[in-house]
Amino acid sequence: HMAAADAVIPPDFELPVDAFDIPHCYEGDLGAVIVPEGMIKDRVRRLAKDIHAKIGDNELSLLCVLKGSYKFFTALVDELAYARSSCTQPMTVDFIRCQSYEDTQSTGMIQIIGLSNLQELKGKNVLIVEDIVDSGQTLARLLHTLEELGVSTKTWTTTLLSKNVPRKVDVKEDFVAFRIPDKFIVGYGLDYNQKFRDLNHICITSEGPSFKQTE
Ligand SMILES: Oc1ncnc2c1N=NC2
Ligand SMILES: [Mg+2]
Ligand SMILES: [Mg+2]
Repeated sequence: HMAAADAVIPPDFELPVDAFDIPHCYEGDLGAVIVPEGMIKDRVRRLAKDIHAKIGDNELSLLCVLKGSYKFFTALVDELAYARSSCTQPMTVDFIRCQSYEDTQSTGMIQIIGLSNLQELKGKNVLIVEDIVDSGQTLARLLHTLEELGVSTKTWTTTLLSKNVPRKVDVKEDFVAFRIPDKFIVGYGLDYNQKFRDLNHICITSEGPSFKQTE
């Protein structure tokens, strides 16, 4: 098993939108494609092997952090199933949403919506599947909350995208699919005001008047 390498998308790597199949409703909103769907699939296949090599055959519970990571999550579970095909322990999936409390800023605790009870995670290895690490706050708060709630099992994190920006809080990103520049991206699950999640390629938005950058 060769040593795993990072996939870093350089700041000047921008492919023309019109070189790909883009939903007509998004014409004009997108400035360039920076990670085409095929490249995502290829990278996720290797990432699954790296994850299995590290976590091994223990019973594994995967947490999909909705909504943004749904596409990455599905692709990763498909590839992990193959990587673990000789495995005797099952892999389970859960879908959660993270909602802030009004005092989240001070406590660092978030509401985890969707886990019927945390007992289901006890004693298992947990892999948190995120769409993007930007400030690091969401993931750090989720890890902190799980810890506070006594999910003391071995927990790993994987993210489709890790943005090259200073973190507000340091957080462990065990498995990163792509390291991207500090640009606002949409697609492959990631949204701008709930739009573009269905876009199959990761794109940067156009500078056009219809956009004010939210991040
Ligand atoms: O670039 C981004 N695009 C969509 N959503 C988010 C981003 N960064 N943090 C959240
Ligand atoms: Mg997220
Ligand atoms: Mg969003």
